[in-house]
Amino acid sequence: MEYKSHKVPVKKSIALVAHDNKKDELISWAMRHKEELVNHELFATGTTGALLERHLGLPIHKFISGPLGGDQQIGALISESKLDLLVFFWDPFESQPHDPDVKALLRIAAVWNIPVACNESSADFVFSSPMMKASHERRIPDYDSYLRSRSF
Ligand SMILES: O=C(CO)COP(=O)(O)O
Repeated sequence: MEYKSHKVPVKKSIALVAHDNKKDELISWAMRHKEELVNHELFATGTTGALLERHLGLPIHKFISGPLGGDQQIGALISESKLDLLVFFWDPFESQPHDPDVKALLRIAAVWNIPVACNESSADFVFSSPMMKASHERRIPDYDSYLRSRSF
């Protein structure tokens, strides 16, 4: 696989997702980081987004609810390089009816090399990075060269 560089702007597109047992944690984390979140464009799966919008009073692009396809919608945006960061508080104690979608989302985030914060402390780490307030270059798979290499 060859790679190329993708410019991540100062104003980032951030996806916020939490499983039901983790929604309260995500809401209180987001309230603590509201001053930073306000600088970015926010996306979320349906229920998480509605709750965050209510508690934060910030506009959020809401996708379909996770079990109905929202994880896959977020994954699709990641593969189009339209999301820069994923904050996903997934539940380590309960399997989900849409576990294949959860796995697919985490996989596609790894493929496209976007930062993923899976819990409160990793999200704190990411948000305290100077990269949050700066543009930077991210290495991503070069799809054109991948396609060329597969032209049989
Ligand atoms: O299930 C989810 C992520 O896998 C989250 O979906 P909701 O935000 O709609 O609850």
